[in-house]
Amino acid sequence: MDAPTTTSAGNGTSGDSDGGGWFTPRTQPPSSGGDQEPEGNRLAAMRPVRRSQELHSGPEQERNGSPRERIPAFDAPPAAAAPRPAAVPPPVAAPHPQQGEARDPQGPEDSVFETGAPVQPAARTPEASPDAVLIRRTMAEIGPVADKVTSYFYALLFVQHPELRSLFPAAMDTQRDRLLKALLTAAEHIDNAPVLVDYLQNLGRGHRKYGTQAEHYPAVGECLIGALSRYADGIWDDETEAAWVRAYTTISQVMIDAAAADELHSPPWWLAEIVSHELRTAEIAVVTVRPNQPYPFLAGQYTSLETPWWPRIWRHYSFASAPRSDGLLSFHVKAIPAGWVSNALVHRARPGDVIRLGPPAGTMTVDHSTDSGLLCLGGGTGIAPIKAMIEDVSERGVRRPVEVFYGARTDHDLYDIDTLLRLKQSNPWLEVRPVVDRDGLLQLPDAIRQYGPWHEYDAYISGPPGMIRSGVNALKGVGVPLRRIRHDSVEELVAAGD
Ligand SMILES: NC(=O)C1=CN([C@@H]2O[C@H](COP(=O)(O)OP(=O)(O)OC[C@H]3O[C@@H](n4cnc5c(N)ncnc54)[C@H](O)[C@@H]3O)[C@@H](O)[C@H]2O)C=CC1
Repeated sequence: MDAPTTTSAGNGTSGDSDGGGWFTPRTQPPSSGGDQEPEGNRLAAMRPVRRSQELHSGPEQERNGSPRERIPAFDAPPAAAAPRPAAVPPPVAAPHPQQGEARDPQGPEDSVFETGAPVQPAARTPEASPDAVLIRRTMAEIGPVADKVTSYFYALLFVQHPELRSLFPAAMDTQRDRLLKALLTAAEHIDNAPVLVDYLQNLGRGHRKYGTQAEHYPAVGECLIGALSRYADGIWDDETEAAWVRAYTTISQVMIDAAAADELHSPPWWLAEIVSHELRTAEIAVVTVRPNQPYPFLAGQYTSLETPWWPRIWRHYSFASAPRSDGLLSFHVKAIPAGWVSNALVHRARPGDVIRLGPPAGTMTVDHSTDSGLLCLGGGTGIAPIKAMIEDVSERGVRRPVEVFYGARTDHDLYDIDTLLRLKQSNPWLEVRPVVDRDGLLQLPDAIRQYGPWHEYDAYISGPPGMIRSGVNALKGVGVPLRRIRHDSVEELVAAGD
């Protein structure tokens, strides 16, 4: 994200922060009737409500893979909210984990902003709702100037609401904040309720660690509309604005509800002391930490992590072990050029240093409701969550075939092969096949074609974005259905880049 260099908001769209500003329609709205609600209501629609648990009809939201409660944001919008567009279906419990399921990375569903918002073509409604049509039209309009929209959005936010500046990293660029991208992508896929709700709940929970409060959402919404209306001015009208207000209201309400539900049983972050730091190669360290309070997670998930040296810069790392009885967590970190957090963790961190952890996330977890085989592709440090999943299967004591292809560019880069071979010795159902590039002649996904058949396996891919993309293609090519392929969001991995 570009640094917010624009400091002037005086473009004719600005206004008083207490009301008639960002939502003042450009043209006079119809005086009554139709779908247009009075401006006061539209403003009210942007005001999220901090809902308490009594509004939730189901059981407490469960993080660790149990069925999730339906957050009623789509069913029961706040009293003052604008009418829900008829075409937005109520949320249904997602049949499969969504975030990690495969989707065609080249598919037409990717946003112009490319975030980790999980979108599945199959789950899309065949006909877009009127609001979705208007929102996508806006996105198409701003696509070519996405960077300017981003800069302007943050400039507006920080000028109009300086009190929010401290929630963001000191240095802002495309790597540092993805809030706007996430919001825009969510809005663009507003019709895809089941997937969207899951994604937004995660986003809402994850934002607790930044100190985000329900009261902050209207400010963000105002600036969102301010930036969009400025750069999509060729198509912007009352209807478009109303569609965005409705979408944003829904989005922010789901996030606020999820954060409020999470608040009841989880801290916004965990402090964790580094208890061991082991350099495996010149660039790769295995870092083990002890959280200051219990940290529930599942093998295959990841967390966000902040070091004391780069405040408010959070990076994702997968857990490299299944949950342990001593509560310790470990991560495999590779220092990459210009990677602030990764370099700090590999070259600077020492036992005794204290880092912060966000909540666990991700759905690339073992499905224990079946005894299907597991086909695992781990590339480089992408082997970390695969190792965690092997331990998870081992601890269950169920014999199911687990076939691991561990890819690296050189023998030397197979930094965790000894651990995997030890696991293989004690678990006869486990097969480990190292795959070394040989100057690009044999890439990891190619190797799986030499074995199989795989169509009855659940497949897990973890590694560099390019490997995940070609892995999905290779798996599809050998007959593994998409619904059986899981991986973390490629866009998140690209965006993390550290
Ligand atoms: N949950 C996940 O998906 C996790 C992903 N990662 C990601 O894994 C990456 C690890 O980086 P390194 O260790 O430097 O890996 P690397 O660049 O050394 O590559 C590891 C393996 O992937 C293969 N590969 C790389 N690009 C490929 C492509 N375009 N097509 C086919 N195969 C390809 C390489 O041939 C090699 O076998 C990072 O990007 C990190 O963010 C790390 C941990 C967990």
